[in-house]
Parts: sequence; C-alpha cells; structure tokens
Amino acid sequence: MSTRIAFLKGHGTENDFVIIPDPDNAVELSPAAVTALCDRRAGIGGDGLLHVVRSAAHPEARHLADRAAWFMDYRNGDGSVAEMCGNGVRVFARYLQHAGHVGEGDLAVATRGGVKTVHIAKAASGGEITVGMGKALLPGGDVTVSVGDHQWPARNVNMGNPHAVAFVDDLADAGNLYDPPPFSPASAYPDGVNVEFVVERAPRHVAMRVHERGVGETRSCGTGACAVAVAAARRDGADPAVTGAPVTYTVDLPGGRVVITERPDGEIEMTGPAVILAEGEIMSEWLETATA
Ligand SMILES: N[C@@H](CCC[C@H](N)C(=O)O)C(=O)O
Repeated sequence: MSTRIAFLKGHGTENDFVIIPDPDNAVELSPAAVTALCDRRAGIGGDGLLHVVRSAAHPEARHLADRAAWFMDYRNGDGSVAEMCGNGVRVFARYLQHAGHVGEGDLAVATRGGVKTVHIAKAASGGEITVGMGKALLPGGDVTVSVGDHQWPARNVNMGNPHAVAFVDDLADAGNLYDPPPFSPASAYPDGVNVEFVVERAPRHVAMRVHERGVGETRSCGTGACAVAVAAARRDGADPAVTGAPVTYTVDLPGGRVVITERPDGEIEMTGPAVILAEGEIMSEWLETATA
C-alpha cells in the first residue's frame, strides 16, 4: 500500500540533512533507506539524516527522556550511525522550533553522545543557535594523516565522535578529498575518523576543510570545528583550565562560519546558523524500490 512519509530539508553552514519527523519512532530507517534518501541524484540528497523521535519512544534514548524530550537519531549519508553531529543539533533544534514543539530560548536534545543543551536566540538578534557541546577528550598519542605525498602530524580530539586535526600550510594541500585520508597508526581510530585540515587566518581565527567519516568532504562539520578550536588553542598555548579564562575561536568552513568558546571547566559552546528550507512527502513505494 502506498503511504507518504513526511520529510524536511535543512542545513547548518551548508552541512545538509534530510529530516524525518517521527515522534513515535514508527518509520523503519534501515541503512539502505538512509543511503537512498541522502543520494543527491536519485534521492532527496544530504550529508546525513536527522530522525526526529521522542526520547521516550526510542530504545537508545528512553533513559534520557526525563532530561530531554527529543532524541536526535543521527545517521551519516552512507547509512552508518554516529555519536554526535554538531551542525545536526542546530538544524534539529530549528526543526523543533519550525514545527512549534519549542520556542526561542533553551531546550535539551538527547543524542548518542549524551544530552546537549541548546539555546535558540531571538529572531530579532539573528536567531543563531548555541549548543553546549560538552568537553573535548584529548587522548594523546602520535597520529599522522596523509594525502598523496603530503603527511602531517595530527591532534587526536574526541568530541563524542573521533577527529584528527592537522595544521597545514594551504587548504589546497588536502587535494580533492574524494577518499578518506589514510592515517597511522591504524589502531588510532578503530571505528574510522573525521579528518580536519586547518590553516591560520588571524589570531584566534582559523579556516578548515573536513573529510567526514561516513560521508566524504562536506561543506562544514560542527564537531570538527570544535575539535579544531581545541587543537588550535593548545597549539597556541591557550588552555582555559590553566589560565582560568575562556578562549574563543572563529572557524571558517567552506559553507560558513561558526564560533567556538571553550570555558575553564572544559565545556565547549558552538554558535552558528541553522536553516529549514523545504518540506514534502516521500512516496513509500519509491523507498521500497530504492532499498530492494
Ligand atoms: N557533520 C557532523 C558530524 C557527523 C558525524 C560524523 N560524520 C561522524 O561519523 O563522526 C557535525 O556537524 O558535527
């Protein structure tokens, strides 16, 4: 029987998502279905998918339902599951606002990386969204990433999901980034890694490109921007836990700009835009054929 599945499309600094509102967790989203929906030619198209479910209705988030009413069931475009998506949380919050589930101000969003606090600024002051991203883990160890003949030492930063941050002379040195940049040692990232390439723009201001695990090169990565800000701060000798003062970095990405602040207690805040741009219906018979 032909049914319709509601969807929306949104992006945060051009990291774009198919959004599936599904409060009761009734829509079956297999990895093949996610891949089909994110396909830019035969599907709707997106770097990833945001499945919007009430925490109480999802087995992975039920235990968080008393702290956050909504669960961001995030999937990469290749159908894989990731712990966190920084741009995704902003777009997720914008969707909740668009649908009338929340207003401007504060809310909490459950993710596989824990509960994130979100603040939606008033439209009159730009409407940007700030996310409490939690603390970065800096596991240490020497990591190297390479592209073609270039090799760089990289900083291992975990923002709930894994990142390798390499400071380069020129963003073009990262090449076309069609393939995941090899890293060593192979044991550093058993579940794969997001790789960021970073250049200095000005004091406390960097620019980056990213190759995302499960996606490819994207126009932006929120967790990646946080990882880059922390790696840049340590490289610049700025550790808020030591100085007692917050440190803020502006991070330029191909798709826009986010601002990252790390506080003396280690908590990281990311501020940036989020846009909902379309809504429609998916034909279930197409999805069945596409995933057969
Ligand atoms: N684009 C995201 C990160 C999405 C998850 C990532 N590809 C992974 O597998 O860890 C962001 O904005 O943080």
